[in-house]
Amino acid sequence: MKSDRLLTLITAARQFYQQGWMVGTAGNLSIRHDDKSFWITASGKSKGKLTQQDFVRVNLAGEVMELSHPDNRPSAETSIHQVIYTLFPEAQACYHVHSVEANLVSNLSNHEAISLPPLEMIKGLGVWQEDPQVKMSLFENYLEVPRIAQAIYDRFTIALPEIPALLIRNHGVTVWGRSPEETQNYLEIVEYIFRYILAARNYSYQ
Ligand SMILES: CSCCC(=O)C(=O)COP(=O)(O)O
Ligand SMILES: [Zn+2]
Repeated sequence: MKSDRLLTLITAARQFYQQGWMVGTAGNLSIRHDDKSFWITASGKSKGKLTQQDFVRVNLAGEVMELSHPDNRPSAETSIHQVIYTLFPEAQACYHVHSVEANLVSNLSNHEAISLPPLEMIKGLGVWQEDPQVKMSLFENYLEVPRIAQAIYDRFTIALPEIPALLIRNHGVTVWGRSPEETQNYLEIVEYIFRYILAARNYSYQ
């Protein structure tokens, strides 16, 4: 049901706001409506106090299908969500947030990926390996968001990502999952890993 879906996003956004991951208007959340459309946060809304009026339903081409308020515009980053739902038909939700830690970690690599530490938590991202050697895809940030979306599409069309998450340099992380609950778990795990990476740099093993 529409209101259940929107309530899921409102509740998640409030939690992420309280974590400091969606400060002010930062970030955007979406949930699939049907195979051909999804609800996404309207652009420029304060993510700590979203209401059911603060959403737009768009199709996979980014065309507006439904507005929960006539003044709404889709998130400026809708094109990234379009790419995720197009490439991953199993995805039911896609969450993008801006944490301080994600931005610091995004500067630890000059390459197109960040190597993740071989933590037990990696299993929570669906990788069941001993001593996992996993990389998170890293993309450059561009003023024109469709350019970021195109880079994601081009790279993931050639090789699928190892985990359902990607990082945009100096911007934030985007995760997706087969349900809103799974997507939220993935987000909490990647943010934990970012905090671990930063903490480990200041910790000397004796
Ligand atoms: C202060 S946030 C700058 C834009 C951005 O990166 C973001 O995630 C929020 O944009 P939206 O249009 O979805 O509000
Ligand atoms: Zn953003």
